[in-house]
Order: sequence, then C-alpha cells, then structure tokens
Amino acid sequence: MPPKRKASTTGSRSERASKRSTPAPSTPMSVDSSDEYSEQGEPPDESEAENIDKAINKFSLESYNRQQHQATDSASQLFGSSDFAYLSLKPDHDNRPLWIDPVKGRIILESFSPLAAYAQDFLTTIAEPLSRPTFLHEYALTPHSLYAAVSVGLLPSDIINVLDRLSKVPLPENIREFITKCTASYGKVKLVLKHNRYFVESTDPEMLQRLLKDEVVGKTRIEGSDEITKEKAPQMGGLVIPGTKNAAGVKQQPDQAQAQRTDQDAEGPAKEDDIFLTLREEDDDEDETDQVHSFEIVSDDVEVVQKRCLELEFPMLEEYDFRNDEVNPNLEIDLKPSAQIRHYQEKSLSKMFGNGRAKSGIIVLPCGAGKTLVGITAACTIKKGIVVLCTSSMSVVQWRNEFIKWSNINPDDIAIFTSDHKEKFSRSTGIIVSTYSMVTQTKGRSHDSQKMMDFLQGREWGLMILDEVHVVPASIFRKVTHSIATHSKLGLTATLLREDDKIRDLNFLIGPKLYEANWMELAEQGHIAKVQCAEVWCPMTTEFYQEYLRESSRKRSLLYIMNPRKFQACQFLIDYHEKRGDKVIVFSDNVYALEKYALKLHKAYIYGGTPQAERLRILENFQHNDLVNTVFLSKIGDTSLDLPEATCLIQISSHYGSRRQEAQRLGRILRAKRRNDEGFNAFFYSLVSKDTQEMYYSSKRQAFLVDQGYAFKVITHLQGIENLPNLAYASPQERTELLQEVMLQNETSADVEKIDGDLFGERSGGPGSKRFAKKGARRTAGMLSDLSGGQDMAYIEYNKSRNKELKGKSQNPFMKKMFRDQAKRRAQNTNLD
Ligand SMILES: Nc1ncnc2c1ncn2[C@@H]1O[C@H](COP(=O)(O)OP(=O)(O)OP(=O)(O)O)[C@@H](O)[C@H]1O
Repeated sequence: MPPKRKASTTGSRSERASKRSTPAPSTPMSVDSSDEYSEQGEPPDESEAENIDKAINKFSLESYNRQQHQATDSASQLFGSSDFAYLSLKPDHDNRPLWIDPVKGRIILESFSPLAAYAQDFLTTIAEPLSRPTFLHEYALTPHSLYAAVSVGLLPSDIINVLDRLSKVPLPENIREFITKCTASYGKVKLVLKHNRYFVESTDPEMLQRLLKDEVVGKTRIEGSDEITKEKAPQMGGLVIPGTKNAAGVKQQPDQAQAQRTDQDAEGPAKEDDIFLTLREEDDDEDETDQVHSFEIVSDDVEVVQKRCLELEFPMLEEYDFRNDEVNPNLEIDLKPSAQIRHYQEKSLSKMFGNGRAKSGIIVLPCGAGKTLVGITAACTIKKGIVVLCTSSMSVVQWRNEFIKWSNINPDDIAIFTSDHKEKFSRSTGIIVSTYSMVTQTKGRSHDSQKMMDFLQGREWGLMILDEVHVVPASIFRKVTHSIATHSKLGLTATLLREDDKIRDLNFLIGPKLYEANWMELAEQGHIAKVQCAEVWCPMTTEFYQEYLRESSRKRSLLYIMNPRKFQACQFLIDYHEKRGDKVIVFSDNVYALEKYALKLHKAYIYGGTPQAERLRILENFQHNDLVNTVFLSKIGDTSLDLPEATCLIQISSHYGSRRQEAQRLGRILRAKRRNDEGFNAFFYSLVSKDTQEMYYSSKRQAFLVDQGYAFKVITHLQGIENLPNLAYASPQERTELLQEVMLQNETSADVEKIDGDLFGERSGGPGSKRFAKKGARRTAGMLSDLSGGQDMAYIEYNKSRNKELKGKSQNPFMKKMFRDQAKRRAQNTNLD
C-alpha cells in the first residue's frame, strides 16, 4: 500500500520542480569582467546558496585564533602574529611532513617526506589544495573543505587525530576547536533513498527526535510509519568498483606512488613506519559496525526538509543506496575485462562510493586524465538508468562511443538526445546522453523534443553525470536537477575554477568536491604529458608602441597582438618546432589576428565562421598529413579538442586574465600521444608584448597553472631569430605598412571572438547539424563583417589579393583547396554584406 501523507503538498514533484525553476527576474550582478563565463543575467534565486554559505561560513578560523602569546625570543617581534615559536616541535618532527599555520589554517606539506603520498591523499580530502609545486604544497583548511571531508565519511576525531600525527608540532588548540565546531553540525543528518522511499537518517537518535519535534520537518514524516527505526549502518567497503581489485572505502591503501616511493626510500624505514603503521591500525579500527536510525518522509517534501535542515544548521548529505533499490530496474552494464582503471581514477571513485552508497559530488581531474572512464565506471557500479549531460553535441557522440568502447553495454540501451537525434532505449532502462541546452531550453521545443523531455522527466534515474561542470551556470544546474529526478549526481571537471567565484554554488547544486588529482604527479607517472611552459617577451617596435600609448584601450589590444616582433616570434617558433617534428596549435582569441597570422604564414585556420565540414577536414589533415603541421585556432578550440598528435602550443592572443582558459588550452597538449617517449616534453608558449597590458593579464592567467606546479620560464630573446630565412616584417617599410593596416581596422577588430559552444559545439554547428547547414553561410558572413572589420573595403580588397598570392605560393593540394574554399566564402560574404 502506498504510504499515506501526513502533510499534503500541492502538485507532483516535477510540477513543483517546474514552478521552482521559473526564473526570477534578473538583476544586474557585479561580476569580474575578465571571465568569459560570468553569469550575467542569471536569476538571483540564490537564497538557497546563501543559506548554505551562511551555515558553512558561520565558522571562521579568525574567531578561534589570535591567542595572545608572549614573544619567546628576541627575534619574535619581527614575525608579529606569525610568530609560532610557542608551538614546540615534536622530538621526531623530522619524520612528520606537515607544518600548520594556526592563524590562517594553512597547512604546508613537505612533498619529499616518505609519508607525503599518504599525507597528500588525506589533505586533499580535508582541505583545499592551494598550490602544489615541487617541494612544498600548501592547503587551506576551510569550512567548505571540512564539509566535503565529512561528506565522504570522515569523523571529526579522524581528522584531528591524523592531522596531529602528521604535524611537526602538537595540533594547535584553535585548529582542533575549529575542526570540531565546523563539523559538529555537518554530516549528522543524511537523506537516503531506499526502496524508492526517502528517509532522514542519522547515527544519533537524539538528533532525529529533535527534527521530529520541529514544526516543519515533523509534519513531513509519513503517518503510520515507525517513528524511528534502527538498523545496522552499511559496512564500509564490500562494494567492488569495476575495473579494480579493491573494495570501495574511504580508507584506501596508499597509492602506487606511495608504494614506489616507499620502496625507493628503503634506506630510511625507521623514519616512515611508526607513524604510518599506527595510522593504518587506526584505519582498521574504524571499520567497526555502527547503528543508524531513520524516519521516513514524504517524497514530495524532500526539498522542504532539506531547506529546513539547512536553516537548523544541519545541512543534509544525499546518498543513494543503489544496492537496495529494488524499484528501478537494473541496467546490464559492466566494464569490459580489458578496462583497468588507473589508481587515481579508482581513488576518486572510492570517495564517491566510500560506504557502499553513491554520494553526489564533483571529481576534479586534469584534462586528458580520463574523466570519461571515471563516469563510465560510476555508471557500471550503480547499474541503474543513467543520464549524461555534456556541453556540445560532439561530446555527446564521444560519450556514447566511449561507453561502447569501455563497457559491455548493448548499443540499443544507450540513446542520444540532441537536435538531430531523439532516440529512446527500447528496454526498461538504459542511458541517455544529451546536452545541457537540450534539457534546459524551454522555448520553441519541437514536438519530438518535448516527447523526449517527458520521457526524461517521467522516470527516476540512478545517476546523472554532469560533464565540464565549471562552465555551466548555476541556473542551468538548478533547472536540470529540479526537472530530472535522479538519485545521485557526479560532476566532472578539470578546473574547478571560475573568475566570478560562483563555484561555491556547485557545492550544493551537485555536491561537495570529492577528489582533486595532482597534475604534476600524473605527469610524472606518464598519465598526462610533461609540459615546458614559457612566456616569450616580445618588445614592441617603436612605431607600434607610439600608437599603443596614444590609442583607446580597445585598439591597444590589437596593437599588442599585431606587434611585428610577436609575429616574428610566432614564425620562428613554428619553424623551430615543425623542424623538430612537432605538431603545433596556435591559439588566438582575436579573429582578425588569427586570419592575418595564418594567411601570412600559409597555415590553415579555424574560427567560429569556418563551416563544420572544413573544420573536420583541416583537423584530419593536421592529424594525418605530414605537410600540415600547424593549425591556427580561435577560442572555439579551447575545449573538447582531442588531438593527441599536438605537441606544441603557441598562444598569441587570449581572453584577458582568464586562468581557466589558460588551463584548458594547456589541456590540449596534455594527452600528447608521444608523452611516454623517453625525455618527451610538450611545449606551451605564451607570446606577450613587452611593457603592455598583456604582461599583466599574462601573469594573472598563469596563476592556476603555477599553483599546479608548472614553472613558466621567461624568454626574452629567441636565439637565431634574426637569421630565420624569410623573417616577416624584417624591414621598417613592411612594419609601417602593417601598422597602417592595423590602424585602418575599426575597434571591433580588437575584440575577442564572441561565440557560443566550442569547436564542435552545436550552437556553432555540430557535425551534420541541420541548423548549421541552413544558416551557416549567413552566420559566417555576419561573424566576419562584425569581427574582422569586413565592412571595410580596404580589408576586403586586401584579402582578395592575399588569397591570390597564397594560391600561387602553396604547393600542398590540401592547402590549395582550403584557400580556394576560403576565397569562395569571402566572395559570398562580400555579396551578403
Ligand atoms: N584507465 C585507462 N586506461 C587506458 N586509457 C585510459 C584510461 N583512462 C583514460 N584513458 C584514455 O585517456 C584519454 C583521455 O581520456 P578522456 O577523454 O576521458 O579525458 P578527459 O579527462 O575527459 O579530458 P578533457 O578534460 O580534455 O575532456 C582517452 O584516450 C582515454 O581512452
């Protein structure tokens, strides 16, 4: 018999969800204009986020410290509040890897310690990694990070004990207090879906009594159900994640790196092991069985209860007991026997399935480290209906192919929902792969799309995989998670980073960060490429600099991008790397510069206006044609581009100070095929015009990668550049002509490309997209004239003659054809204009 409601609510879950998802009127929001994904115009329905933040941030380390300590020696006064001499070192401090700053809650890890791998694993669970260069890593203990720690099953006492053991000084009292108070209210109450019924669960019966007495929560309990039921807590482990030999559990064996390091450090066993062994002994103790208590609530009131618990300062954790879900049909899916997941993939999944249930949250792995396989393995573990949401229709196809490649899923059980494909699976359950825009767009939905949406909304899903979570606005997540009923959510990203600081929203819309990998460690182990990063300083020529000082800020950027010395540096580096056998990608956000550079250097280029068929042809040639070793890309190539052949990146213009774009671009070469060749390095150059604003933006952009341990070398002179045959703009006359041409451009030519989607984005025309076929030409014309000063006759004339010139020069049939096509398009544009 279906459970009777005690408190009646109006409307079904999906109706209520659709009401909630109605966007509130937008108000202007102040965001950092330096980020392309700022959420201008997003509904300010952030009260939920603010509540969570309030609940979480009511604790601040500041309020626990500032204990006054007497200066302990004559030098103490020099250090002011940062004098920690009062914390006496433990006698065996050499063996312990952590320094703790009690004022700021910062933890410094000595990454050369034999215990470093273990400590790092622990720290990424309880603290935010701030910076991880070679020898010293810095972490911050924050209310958010402690919330995440509790949500993966750590107890406050675990955190305190392990920190104390690893610390060189006794754990400062205020840090203990901070951890205890911060975690006192987290993780106490869980929302658990069992047999398709929702339960409020806790290990503390008093907590549940308190909730039952609450006027809001009390009313949501199902009448007639036992007030509080008691059962055994789920055992840690027991669940084996496919592709691994280990049972899932928060307490993992030290990873391979640790094992290797420990072997190598054989000369110092005495150093490592007493602490290490004690830690492991403690871990074993924690597998003891516990009791949990719960009461059942009306499923329609889940959000009411969540909100109320938040107000009461007991944020609820969401967990899915999929092994006991007998209502939703099982999906026949398993990893193929050949698929072996890597240790860091396993570790990230162990945080998700730590206690045998699925916890919602976000996994952060560098580009090319295999986030797709992590998602697929999570799907193979849960084995229920799965929804995958991606940013472009190309990614949708890739996800489907990867599912088929890595798992034994019946291809009929995995369907695609994009503008061109609206498939359903025929059996009782399956996988649907779609894009964020397909499931959130509300206006002008076709009949077929609406039917697909009804299909998605009319059933329960076991897992929703959210790809590239950092680029999607919170309002979209809200719509997605409210309109599609899913038991657990897994967000995947390479850079949990936004310039507008809205990343915090993801903590409650998806779940806390479950795992963040160390880029350098993965590079050392050969999972991603090792990259040499360099910033090349290009002096401005006198005439360009004079104009730069005189011009408005928009035109200034065009001058520093088109600086002839930068052009020469680009030409030199392409020549140098092509001769070494590298495949080179040159990135330019500015389309005018992109075209100018590419045409002058006789290279292929792709930007928002390039038709899809031509994009694919160029990329194919770049991959397989030995004569096409360099390709110029606008910002549409920042994401989703999988070209393992590329081994060198040159950046000539970028999006102001966006740290994320820098990381995403670097990601294009992290999957280099040759990464395991002995001594192989990929190269990442940022060309910067000296003494211009670009220098400032450049250092801002690098901050994230520097924190990941990348060292940017500054190159002030490229040796041998003067001797490069056919060096462009070598004479003053050529440089003056270039300057005149640049000055003739209108200000819009200085803008970065404005485009939605990516290289394969559906909005910029997914493969075979009908929308693209119909509107591509028209849109191309608009982009060109808007963005590259196409309305200017001088420009059109110039390009015509340049095309002729190039046609004569290029011997490569592919290049010849490309220039012919581009010339045709330009002629078309001129007519349209
Ligand atoms: N465990 C594994 N064993 C073998 N190959 C793997 C494994 N994990 C990932 N790969 C391979 O690594 C490559 C990169 O994987 P994937 O495309 O999932 O990376 P990603 O993290 O999603 O990158 P991006 O952020 O750039 O999209 C793929 O070719 C994939 O097949």
